[in-house]
Amino acid sequence: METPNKKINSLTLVSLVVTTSIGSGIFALSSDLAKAASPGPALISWFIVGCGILLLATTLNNLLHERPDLQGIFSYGQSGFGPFTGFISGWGYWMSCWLGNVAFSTVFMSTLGYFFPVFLKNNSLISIIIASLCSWFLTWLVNRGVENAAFINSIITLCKLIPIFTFIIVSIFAFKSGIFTQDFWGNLHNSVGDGSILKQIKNCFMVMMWVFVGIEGASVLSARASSQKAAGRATIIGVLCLLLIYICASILPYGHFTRVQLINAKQPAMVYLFKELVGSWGGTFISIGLLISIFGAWISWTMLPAETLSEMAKKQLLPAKIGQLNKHKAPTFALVITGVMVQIFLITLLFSQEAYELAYSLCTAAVVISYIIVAAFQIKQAKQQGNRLQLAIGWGTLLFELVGITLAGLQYLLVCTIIYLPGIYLYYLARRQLSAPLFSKREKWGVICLIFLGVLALILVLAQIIKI
Ligand SMILES: NC(=[NH2+])NCCC[C@H](N)C(=O)O
Repeated sequence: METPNKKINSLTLVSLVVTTSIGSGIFALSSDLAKAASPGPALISWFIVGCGILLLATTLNNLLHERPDLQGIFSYGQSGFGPFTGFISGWGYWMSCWLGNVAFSTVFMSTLGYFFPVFLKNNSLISIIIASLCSWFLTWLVNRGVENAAFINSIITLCKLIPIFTFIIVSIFAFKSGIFTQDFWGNLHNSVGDGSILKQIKNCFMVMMWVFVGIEGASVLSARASSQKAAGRATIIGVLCLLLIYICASILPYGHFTRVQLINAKQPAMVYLFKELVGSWGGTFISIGLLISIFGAWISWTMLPAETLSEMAKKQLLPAKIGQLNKHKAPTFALVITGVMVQIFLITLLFSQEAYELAYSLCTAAVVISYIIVAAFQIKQAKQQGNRLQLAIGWGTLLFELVGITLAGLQYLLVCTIIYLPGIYLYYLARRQLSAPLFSKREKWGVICLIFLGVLALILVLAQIIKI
C-alpha cells in the first residue's frame, strides 16, 4: 500500500474504486440475475441501483472532505448521534465484512468444484471443512501482520479484470439480438419465474446492492486525491465504470443463452458460460482468475473486520481488550472473535439451501445499517451548514438505502439483529466502566427494541432449522 500522505492520480483512483468493489459477485451475476428477471426489468433495476450508489458515493465523498477528523465509517454515527449509534453502525459494518467473507468462501468452494467435483456443492460437509481451514489460515496470516503488498495487489487486480474483460468481449461477439429480445420483459405466457415487471425489478435489488458493497473503501482512498474536485470526479467515473462492467457482464449473456440456460448454469456462472462459449480452456481460465481474485479480496476483508472491532474498542464502544495489538501490530483478539463468528456461520450453512445467496444477502443487509446512519449524518451535517445540494444528496441516499433494503428483503435485516445480541453485551461492558450514563432515554428504547427483535429472529431461525 502507498504511504498515507502520498497523493494519487485520478486514473489510479478510478481503478481503485472499480477493484475494491469487485470480489466474487460479478462471477456469479449472470445466473443470479437471470433467476430474478428478464433483461428489460434487469436494466431498469441497474439504472435505479446505479443512481442510488452514485448518491451514496457522493455522500461518502462529501463527508470525507467535510469531516476529515472522522475516520472509519462508524465514526459518523458516533459523532452525530452518540456512542450507541456509533456502536450500531460499527457492529453492522463488522458483521457485513465477515459475512461477505462467508460468501467468498462459498464461491471459492464452488470454483474449486470445477477442478474437483467433490466441492461442487458448496455447503457439503467437506466444503465447509475446507472453507473453515482457509478462513483460519487467512486469520493466522493476518495475525502475523501479513497484508497485501502493493505489487501483489496489482497482480491480483489483473487476475481479476482480465478474465472479466475477456468474458465481456467474447459475449459481445456472441451476442444475437434475436435471442436477446425474445422475452425482453419476461411477460410471455411461457416466461420463466414469477412475472410482473415490477416484481422482477424488485427481485434484482439484493444481488445488485451486493456487488457494490465495498464502495465505501474506495471513498476512503479518494481522500488522497489531489483535490476534492478530483476525488469527486474520480469516484463518479469509477462508479460509472463499475456499473458499465456489471451491466455488460450480466446483460450480454442474455443475448446468447436463453434465460432457462442462464438460470440452470452451475455456479459460478461465468466459468461455465465462458466454457460453453469458447471451449474447456475458458472454464479453467476464468476459474484460476477467480480463485486468485477471491483469495486477494479475502485477505483484505479479513483485516478489515478485525480493524473495525479494534477501532471501536479504541473509541470505547467495545471493551479495551478487543483492541489490543500483538507484536506484529495485529489485533489478535478481534481476529479470533471474527474467526469464530465465521466458523459458526459456516456451520449453519450446512442447513441452508442457498448458502451463497444467504451469506451475501446478510452481508448486504448488515452494511445497509451503516450506510443508513452515514446518510442520516450527511443530512444532519448539511442542515447545519445550510447546504441544500448536500442535503438533497443525503435524503436521496437515505431513501435509496431504505427502499432498497425493504425491496431486497427485510427478513435479512431481522436475522442480523441476532448478531447484535452479544454485541450489546460487549457494549454494555465497555460503557459500564465510564462515568457517563450508560444509555440515554432514547437509547434505552433502542436497546429494548433491538433485544426484542434479536430474540424474535433467533426463535424464528431455530424453528426453521428444526423444521429442516
Ligand atoms: N465484506 C466483504 N467481504 N465484502 C465483499 C464485497 C463483495 C463484492 N461487492 C462482490 O461483488 O463480491
